[in-house]
Amino acid sequence: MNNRESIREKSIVIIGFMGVGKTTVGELVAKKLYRDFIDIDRVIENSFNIPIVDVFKLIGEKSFRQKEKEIIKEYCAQKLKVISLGGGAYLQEDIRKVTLENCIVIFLDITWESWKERLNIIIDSRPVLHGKTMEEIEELFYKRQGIYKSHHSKLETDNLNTIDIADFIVESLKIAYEMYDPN
Ligand SMILES: Nc1ncnc2c1ncn2[C@@H]1O[C@H](COP(=O)(O)OP(=O)(O)OP(=O)(O)O)[C@@H](O)[C@H]1O
Ligand SMILES: O=C(O)C1=C[C@@H](O)[C@@H](O)[C@H](O)C1
Ligand SMILES: [Mg+2]
Repeated sequence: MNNRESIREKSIVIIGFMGVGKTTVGELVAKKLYRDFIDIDRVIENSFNIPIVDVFKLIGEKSFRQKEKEIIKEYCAQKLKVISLGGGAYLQEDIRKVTLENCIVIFLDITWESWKERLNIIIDSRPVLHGKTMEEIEELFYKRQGIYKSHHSKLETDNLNTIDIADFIVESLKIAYEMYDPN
């Protein structure tokens, strides 16, 4: 397969800090593009039949990260998917490498000021946030910003609803496809 053929078929990977909207937006983008939607956290939850919080309790974060890596590698080898990663997946170099080499990686960005307004709706289901002070969460937020710098495209999501974000992604992809594969 040559490059012209492959760009339209590349799977789309959505990255960003936990709670930024990767799952919600990814599902909408997949529907609009008539593609399968894969949420890596959901794949892991379904494999254990328990929520991520309990997966962390059962196998610990280290084994969770290993499983996360294996599943991402498996799906990134496939074409025409929309794949939402978990917020910590990009900590692993292997994951950054496999996604950037095989897929179109879109970074959903958000400012700390907007993100902290969302904390109360996500905290119960995000084990990484448990037991941390607001200052520690802020530190984690800024520390993680560095790892998301490896991407193909970035979208600032402050003040945008999930439908608008999904529309923007789909329109941007259409422009990219026309640019790199006009026929
Ligand atoms: N742009 C947005 N505006 C308002 N609320 C949003 C927006 N994006 C997501 N949300 C809400 O924030 C919460 C977290 O969204 P979601 O689960 O999609 O995040 P995520 O990036 O997949 O998180 P994780 O990294 O933990 O998987 C949901 O309740 C969702 O409805
Ligand atoms: O940011 C993180 O480290 C995580 C985010 C979630 O998507 C889950 O993958 C899990 O709660 C860990
Ligand atoms: Mg998610």
